[in-house]
Amino acid sequence: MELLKLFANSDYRARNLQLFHDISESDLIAINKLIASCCIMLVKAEQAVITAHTTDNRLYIVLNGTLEVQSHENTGGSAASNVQFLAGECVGELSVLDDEDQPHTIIAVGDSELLVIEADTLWQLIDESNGVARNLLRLLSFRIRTTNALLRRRHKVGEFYRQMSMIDGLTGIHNRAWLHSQLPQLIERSHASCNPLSIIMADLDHFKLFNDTHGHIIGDDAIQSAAKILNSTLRPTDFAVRFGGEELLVILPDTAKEACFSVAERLCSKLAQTTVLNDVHLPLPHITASFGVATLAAGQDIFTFIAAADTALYRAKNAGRNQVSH
Ligand SMILES: Nc1nc2c(ncn2[C@@H]2O[C@H](COP(=O)(O)OP(=O)(O)OP(=O)(O)O)[C@@H](O)[C@H]2O)c(=O)[nH]1
Repeated sequence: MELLKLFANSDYRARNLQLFHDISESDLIAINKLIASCCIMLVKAEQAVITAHTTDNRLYIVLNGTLEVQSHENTGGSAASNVQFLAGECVGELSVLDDEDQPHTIIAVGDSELLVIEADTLWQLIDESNGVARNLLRLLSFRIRTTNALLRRRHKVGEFYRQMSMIDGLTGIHNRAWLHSQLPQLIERSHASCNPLSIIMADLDHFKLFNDTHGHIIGDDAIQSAAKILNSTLRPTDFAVRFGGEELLVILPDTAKEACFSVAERLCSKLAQTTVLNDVHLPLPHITASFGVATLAAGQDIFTFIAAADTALYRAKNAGRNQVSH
């Protein structure tokens, strides 16, 4: 930064600066005296005014030009959300007030002129004028509100990506990551409450042959159809999950073995009746699936519980497919 002149020797007026807005004439006289010997510095475009995590107990008031929080520290992501400081606004007040490190790096967007107020002088200004103290408090509440809005936005974006990471891209139902985040809790709750918990593992039959005959794209359509049937047949309290390639899993809270078995039978016959269309909208041979059901037993965890459903599924496969087994 290059020293240009002292404030007293410039054409800038204190009353045009945010910190000295709405201040009585008598206070302004005292303020002008205190800031007369403050330096006006020139900062070149892209140059840092404040460096994050350093102690720099000075307040900078933008007289001319624009400052900006360095972009990789911005929280909104888009250029439009960059936090900027325009002529009349100030930066660095937090570190003067609490003596802590600067939270952000602040750079000049273009060549800018800054009034530099040392910490001692700022405290004298506060002592001298209630108006300066009031303006600083207003500025701090503005900063808090802005930060809160950025945090809320960041939280929303984070939550959106978290939800997206739990959804299977092909079918739109829950994926395995979701299963591993939720099923252990459902198991724990079931053990604690003694309410039953059941699962159904479904695997499309002869799906390699289906893919080989009709192609992978139609194969994907078939998986989507199967997921749609599951989703539309279940109660709102049940969950459909894509467990793996052509394997789907259904979670039925508060459901005992017999009820789970009849849900699986309903899914099995509904799937067998569903028509998948090819790329020229002609119906393809119906797809079927085999189903294995399991109800949580004492002492079971997620792995032994899923293994029980898997074992039942292989029983259904071995018994001829397109059927339910436990
Ligand atoms: N189109 C498509 N195919 C998939 C997907 N995921 C897995 N598959 C296919 O599903 C087939 C599963 O084949 P296998 O595990 O041999 O079992 P299967 O032919 O269904 O035979 P059974 O399960 O014994 O009835 C494989 O050919 C995989 O490539 C997918 O996302 N899309």
